Amino acid sequence: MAPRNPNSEKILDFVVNEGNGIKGLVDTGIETVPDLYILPIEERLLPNNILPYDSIPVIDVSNWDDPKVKESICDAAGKWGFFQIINHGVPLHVLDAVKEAAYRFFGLPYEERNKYWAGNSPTDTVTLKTSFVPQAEAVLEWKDYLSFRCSPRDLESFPLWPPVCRDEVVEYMESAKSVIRKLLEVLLEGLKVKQIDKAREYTLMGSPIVNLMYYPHCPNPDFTAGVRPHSDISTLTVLLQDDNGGLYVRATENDSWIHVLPINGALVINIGDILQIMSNDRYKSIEHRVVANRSKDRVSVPIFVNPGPDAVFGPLPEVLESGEQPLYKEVVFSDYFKYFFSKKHDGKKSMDFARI
Ligand SMILES: COc1cc(/C=C/C(=O)SCCNC(=O)CCNC(=O)[C@H](O)C(C)(C)COP(=O)(O)OP(=O)(O)OC[C@H]2O[C@@H](n3cnc4c(N)ncnc43)[C@H](O)[C@@H]2OP(=O)(O)O)ccc1O
Ligand SMILES: O=C(O)CCC(=O)C(=O)O
Ligand SMILES: [Fe+2]
Repeated sequence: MAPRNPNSEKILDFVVNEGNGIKGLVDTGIETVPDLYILPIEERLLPNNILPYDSIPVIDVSNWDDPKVKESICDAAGKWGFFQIINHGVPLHVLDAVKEAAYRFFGLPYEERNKYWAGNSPTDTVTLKTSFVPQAEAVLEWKDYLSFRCSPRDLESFPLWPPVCRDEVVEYMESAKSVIRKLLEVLLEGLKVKQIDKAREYTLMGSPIVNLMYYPHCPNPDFTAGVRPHSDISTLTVLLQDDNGGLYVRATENDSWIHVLPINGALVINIGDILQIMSNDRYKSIEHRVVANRSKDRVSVPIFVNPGPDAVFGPLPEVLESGEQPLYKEVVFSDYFKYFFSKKHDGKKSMDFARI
């Protein structure tokens, strides 16, 4: 990484080492984007590269057992890697409450937020961070996030979680569980897997993570990345976004992007690398990116449905049974996770870790 200029070093210190986050920097009243956040032109999302009339599928899942619904889900997972679901059964008040909880947490004074900053938190199941991997990024991402590990064991440290948002995070996670299970059942049935037993359940959803993402308003969002292009390393991700928009999904045409239109009450579902690997490329983890808003603070709440840390995954035997060659080797999830977090967000490069 090239050396940063002295002003960037000062800002890095304020944002990362002193734990103010990008929220703290925006609160100082900055009117221009500091160099530390300015993307080189080739990394920016240019208006010409946005396809204005395309959208990802929206699937009504009020009847999960309808074969047409199942087919739409599997088709969308294979073609788009991204879709929105409506009538999924997670109550609107639960969705609204967790978004409000995110605003509440990030509205706390510095001293209160800082109790949970990476390195200060009373438990490693909850951490407040900024950007992605600041140690490895020449240009930082315009976001802070409070991350909750949410396996049943992690929930034992619930009393140490921030009181202003912990009930809402747990309620959202608990309500989303049946949607996650249904989605995985449908997607695995599409791969000829008849039943999800305990071992498979651990591999598919053993260590979920819920993030409260906060993208403060940005003086010039076109110069910056809220999140750089990346695919998720999850099996799948359930994402609640607010009504600001700003999430873009890579289209099949070269370097074009589709905006994910916010739909009140909908959940955005995306396939992660792990399910692409398990399906031997039948399902696709598609790159996506986030652009912050010029005038409003944006929040989103992804649930990264991840394998248990020691789960070993690779192409499923059911997928390979007709003699198809595996495209990926078997990998331990914690190794994949560490690899992902050892570098900046970089498209789909993490998948090289598992590719044969
Ligand atoms: C997008 O698709 C996803 C995402 C996810 C998961 C999302 C999450 O948010 S999970 C929670 C955050 N992630 C992690 O914690 C990843 C695990 N972390 C690591 O493995 C390591 O931190 C590391 C990234 C590999 C770096 O390790 P190392 O070089 O040893 O440095 P550390 O000791 O961790 O940190 C040094 C120092 O810096 C502080 N720090 C690190 N990162 C940040 C940050 N982003 N913001 C602020 N501060 C940071 C750290 O606390 C240390 O401070 P000290 O004061 O203790 O020295 C799931 C699935 C998906 O698909
Ligand atoms: O905030 C969003 O809409 C998406 C965030 C995201 O892609 C991620 O954290 O992996
Ligand atoms: Fe993502």
